[in-house]
Amino acid sequence: MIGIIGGTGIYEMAEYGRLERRESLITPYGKTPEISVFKLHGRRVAFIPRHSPGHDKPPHMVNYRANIWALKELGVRQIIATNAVGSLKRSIGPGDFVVPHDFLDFTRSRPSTFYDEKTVHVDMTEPYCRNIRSALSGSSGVVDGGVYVCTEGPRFETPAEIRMFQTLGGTVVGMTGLPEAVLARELEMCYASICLVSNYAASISPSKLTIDEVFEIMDEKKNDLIDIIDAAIRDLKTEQSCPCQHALRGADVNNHEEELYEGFNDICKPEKEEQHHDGP
Ligand SMILES: CSC[C@H]1O[C@H](OP(=O)(O)O)[C@H](O)[C@@H]1O
Ligand code: HPA
Repeated sequence: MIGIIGGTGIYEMAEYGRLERRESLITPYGKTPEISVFKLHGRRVAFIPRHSPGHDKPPHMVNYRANIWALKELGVRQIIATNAVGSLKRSIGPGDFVVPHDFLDFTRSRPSTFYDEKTVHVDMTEPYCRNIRSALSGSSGVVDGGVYVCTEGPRFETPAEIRMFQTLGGTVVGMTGLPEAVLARELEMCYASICLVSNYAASISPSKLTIDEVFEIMDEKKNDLIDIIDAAIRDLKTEQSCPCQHALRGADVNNHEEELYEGFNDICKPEKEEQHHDGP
């Protein structure tokens, strides 16, 4: 199954494809927003609106652990996330799409791991799944690669922060990409993000930032964004050829012998629901 975590402005994806069911899941971390499960290109897809319907949850209050846990429980192995972002580069402007290959994490107060009771250090040498990134980058006009900077929010950034992020090599800035990407890796799920630039970052933009301009661009470009996701789902192979699917190998301090390794994907087998595309 493929998961879509929908960010700002693309709540309507809940109505996409051939709807099978809608449900909120109760996880060890709390209840999720309603998740829509539908069929698309022979794949089963679970869509979850990150901020809940009506954008009720601000970025620092999103229950990232519940959302990711629920997708895992539904049998999701590959996640496509969407993010509205500010651009840190003049060459990438509002309306442009970026698929990041790396991130800088400036979040401060969010539960950021599933492993509080045991010591697990997942590798982040390749933070986003190469297979999903390549499926998302296949559409024309998508910038392949970039560094996603995640702030705590909910406020926008200061000019000095933007200068710092530029100096550090950031490409785009948002408030929700982390810990989402890490939590997915911790449950051995593939994860990548398609970012839609909604504005130039504060101080690069000639005027003060407003959410109106963000929603305006999201509205204008959301159909293109959905087309990119649709094409990626059509093209995405299900064979598990990437390291994300074995992220716990060599990561658990108390269980580090190769022969003792038993990751999430060895324990919970995927649903037998996918057709021609999907493997076992
Ligand atoms: C409404 S503007 C700021 C808001 O947009 C981004 O959300 P998402 O990544 O879920 O699309 C950003 O991170 C902020 O949460
Ligand atoms: O400029 C921004 N900064 C942080 N998050 C954002 N989400 C959309 N635009 C921005």
